[in-house]
This record gives sequence, C-alpha cells and structure tokens, in this order.
Amino acid sequence: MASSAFSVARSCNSPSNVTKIRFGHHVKDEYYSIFGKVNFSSKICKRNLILTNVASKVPALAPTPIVPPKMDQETVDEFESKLAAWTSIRQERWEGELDVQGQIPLWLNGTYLRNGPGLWHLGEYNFRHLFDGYATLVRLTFENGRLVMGHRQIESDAYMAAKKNKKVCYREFSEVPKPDNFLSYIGDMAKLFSGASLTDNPNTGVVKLGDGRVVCLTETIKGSTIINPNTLETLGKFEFSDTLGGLIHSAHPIVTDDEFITLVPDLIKAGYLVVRMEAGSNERKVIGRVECRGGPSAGWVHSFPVTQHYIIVPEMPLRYCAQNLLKAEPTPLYKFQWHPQSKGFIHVMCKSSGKIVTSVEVPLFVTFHFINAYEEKDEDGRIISVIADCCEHNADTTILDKLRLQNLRKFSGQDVLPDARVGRFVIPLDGSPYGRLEAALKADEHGRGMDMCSINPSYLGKKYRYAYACGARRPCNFPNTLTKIDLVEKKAKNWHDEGSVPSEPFFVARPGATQEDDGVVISMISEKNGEGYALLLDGQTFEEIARAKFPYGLPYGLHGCWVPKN
Ligand SMILES: CC(=O)/C=C/C=C(C)/C=C/C1=C(C)CCCC1(C)C
Ligand SMILES: CC(/C=C/C=O)=C\C=C\C=O
Ligand SMILES: [Fe+2]
Repeated sequence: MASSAFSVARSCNSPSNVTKIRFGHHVKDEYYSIFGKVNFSSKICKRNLILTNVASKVPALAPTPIVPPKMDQETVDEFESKLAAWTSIRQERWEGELDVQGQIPLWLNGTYLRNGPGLWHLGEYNFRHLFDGYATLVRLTFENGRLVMGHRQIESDAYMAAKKNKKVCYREFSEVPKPDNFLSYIGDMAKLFSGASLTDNPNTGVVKLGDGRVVCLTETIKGSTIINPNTLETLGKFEFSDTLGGLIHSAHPIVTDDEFITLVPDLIKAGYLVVRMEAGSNERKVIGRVECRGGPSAGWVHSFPVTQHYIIVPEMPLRYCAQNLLKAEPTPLYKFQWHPQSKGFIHVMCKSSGKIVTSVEVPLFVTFHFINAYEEKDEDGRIISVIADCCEHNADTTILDKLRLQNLRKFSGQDVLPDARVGRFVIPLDGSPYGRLEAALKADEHGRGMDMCSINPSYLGKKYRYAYACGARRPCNFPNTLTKIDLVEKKAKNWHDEGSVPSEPFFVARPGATQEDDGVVISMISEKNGEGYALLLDGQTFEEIARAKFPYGLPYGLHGCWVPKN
C-alpha cells in the first residue's frame, strides 16, 4: 500500500518509537468503511508529519476494517473533495500520541471525550442524515503537556447488527429498517410500539456521572451505554432500575456531581415527566410532571436548562409526530411536525417540590440546545424572572434539512446556512401569561450562525457572562467558526480557519480559577483537505495556544465531557 493518511495510523504500530512520514503527492489511498477497504485517489498533506509511537505508554492499535466495501465511482469522487467531517471514520479504532505545536498548559490533566455519529455507510447504502451515523467516540488525553488521541466505535446492538447483516436493523433518527415482507412489516409495527425496534446507537453525547461512570447517550432511553473513558471500550447498557419506563428522553440531561436530571416526554398524553437520579444510583425518581398546553403532542425536547431552584421545561412547537414515526421514508421534518398554531410555551418547575411555578406562552422558537438559565432578583432579593438562553434558529425548522449529509457535503460557495441567534427567554414569575424571546446580542457579532454551545460548568444555573459556541463566517453551509460570546458587553470573539469545520468548543476551567473565562477551550477541527487537528484556545483571549494534528481527519462530532485525571 502506498504512503497515505491511513498508513500513518498503521505505521504507528511499528516497533520504532518515532514514525516519520513524508507526504506531498497524490497517492493511491485505501479507504476503510465499516464494510472494509476501497481504493481511491487521495490528495494529502504537503508537509512532514511526525507521529510519536508511545507503545510503551499507550499502545497504538491496529485498524479493524470490518465488512467488505462497495462504493461506486461517484461516491468515491465525492469523498475526494469533502471534509472528513462528513465522511465515515476510516477504521474502527486507533490510538497514539500526537505531535503538539504550541504549549498545552501543564495544569490540563484529564481526558476530553467527544461522541458523535461518525459512520454513515452500510455496504452500498449511505445514511442520509447526520444524526443517523453509528457512534464514534474520540478521546483527547492531556497529561503534563502531552496529548494522546484515541477513537473507537461504540458497540451498540444497532451497530453490531448493521455490521453483521449489512443493513439498517433498528429505527435510527431518520432511517427505518426495510421490512422483508408483509408479515415482517406487521411484526415491525409491534416492535415499534414496544420500543424493541428503536435504535440504541448512542451517538449524541457522553456524560460523566457523579459516581464516575461514563455514559454515552442518545434520545432513546435504551441507548444509554457505559464506556471505559481510558480504552473507549463499550462496557454495557446503563439500565435504569426504576419502573418509570418511557422510550425516549432528552439527549442532554443536566449532570452534576450529585445528580442527573432529565425530561421523559409522554408521547401518548402530551407532557413530560421531570425525573432525577442521585449519583451512585440507577433509579430515576419523579420530581413532577408538566402537561403540554399546545397540541397535539409533546414538543421535541433535545435539551433543557435549569436554574438554582427551577427546572425549565420548553414546549417547542416542533412536536413529536406519531404518523411520521410510523413512516418508512423520512419526512421533511423526520419524526416531528411543525405546529405554529399550537404555540410555544416555557414551563418552570420548582426543583424541590415539583410544583409548576409558572407556565408562559412564548414566541415560536426552534432550538436544539439551551445554553444556560438563571434567576433574576429584585433589590430585595426576590426572584422576579428566569432568563433562559438557547441557540435559536429564528423559528425556522429548515435547519433539520440542512443537516442532511448531501447538503453538508456539497458546499458550492453559496450562503445557505439559515440565520440563528442567542435566543434569550425572559420568563416573568409574577403570574404574567407571556414570556419574551429576544436576541441576547446582535447576531451579526457571530455571523448569524449559532449552535453547539458550552459554558464554564461552575456557572450552571447561575448568572453567567460567557458562552462558547459555533458561529458563522459567511458564505457557509454549516457553522464554521468558534465564537466566545460576552453576554455583558454583547460582543463576540471569533476564531476561523478558512474551509474548516470546528466541533463544539468545550470549556475546561483552570483549577483554582476565580474568573469565569480562566481556562481553555478544546475543539476538533476538520480541514478542507480531509485532515484534522485538535485545537486549544485560551479561554480569555480566545487565541490559539496549541494544536495537534490527527493521523487523519475525523468525522464531525457532537458533544463531549471532561474526565479529570483522578
Ligand atoms: C444525534 C442527535 O442529536 C439526535 C439523535 C436522535 C435520535 C437518535 C432520535 C431518535 C428517535 C427515534 C429512533 C424514534 C422516536 C423519536 C426519536 C426520539 C426522534
Ligand atoms: C449539529 C447540530 C445539532 C446537534 C445536536 O446534537 C446543529 C447544528 C446547527 C447549525 O446551525
Ligand atoms: Fe445536542
């Protein structure tokens, strides 16, 4: 095999301590999908890359190509011009030390884990939506200024069955297994209602529970999967020990050292159970229940925020749709339907009593991600309102369609990313029936792109000043900047690398820090030439402090967590 990005990974298994590979020409490359290898011509990096093999500390792992490939020339050509972000991961797993340019702060000791849908191929069949891909977990382990990267596929039942049968076997975000005949169609319907056919592909996020267990998540409850943060090995299902049932939950629980809070939508009698699980336990207990005020079904709840005393339950007019759930082919809004006439609402529940403190009608909104929320007090210290911030897509549902892989892969220079903003809900607690929704700062500050946010976790539920997210440098078809939002000055600092796609900026505070933005921001970048690197920005200046090239570009990832060195 010719020298290639792939061979870099393999070279790391060589017994020598340092593998130096010269790039700079077109080579015949081998692409490994989960279905095995395919040859295609690839243009790769015009510079030297030194990868240190730290076999003595972290053994680099052999690639594990799995099932024979089938790719027509058109698909192969498409890969050539595409960012690794929207391209399936090359192999099942890899790990090794990266060469660092710049300085990783010596206080940064621990592992950043990032999860996401990294594999979108099944033999000849290509998934169509970003959210369908089989989960790829990536780790960046920082230790004394050094950095080790590893990635590994999560061995969900859905992934293992797809690998074995070379077809979709479970209901994913948009794709549904094709019934072999009418009898199996009837059986599939029964399995849908029991939840047996829903995917357990945990491709959305990863959280560290208060008791140290690390769990990968998606919106199906059965997807909750325990992994080993050091080896990325799939350890087994996280089973809730209670009898609350439910098929789906929010993809983004609120997780602290003490508890795990989430929302369980009721798809029959429109509402949400608000549940809490203590650290160390597997038992969810009900805090309370919210009845939806709009109809005909519960609003999609990908995430929700909390304040110190309240749980904020959004009822988005983009609602789960039973008919769309049953359809074999994806609809324009997938499993959801837009119901502007049903209005949007925000419900505020008291965390300790489960009572609804207020429930207000708000302007129509579309959001995946809440950023944070906090309580506003008057001069006497009485709570008068709740502020809840989110990445808001101007009540435009077309963003879901923009996340189809076909749209992500074809950027022709046209500015097609719909506008988004930091949507700020102001929810009065004086019994007024309406809440406000406004932009927290001018959206031009961040190029009118806004998603994939994080904050300093110590400010969860508290008045905060800074948010980190992906914004836009236009024209673009996907958020392509890292942006630091200052909610007090109403300004943004933007980082951009032309043609690249950065993943969610993740803030890690410096131990002992007293300022909110004292720390670093971690992101993984997909470059337009198919390569990629880990990036570290200073939390305060938002300037680059270090980067480390990956052996090959990684697929786009969604959400992550920080596991400090114990
Ligand atoms: C990756 C991401 O952000 C969201 C993933 C969402 C998924 C996998 C949702 C799956 C679902 C089903 C399989 C059936 C029920 C509805 C719904 C929760 C959308
Ligand atoms: C990638 C994404 C949502 C991910 C959910 O977990 C949203 C991107 C929005 C672009 O503006
Ligand atoms: Fe998300």
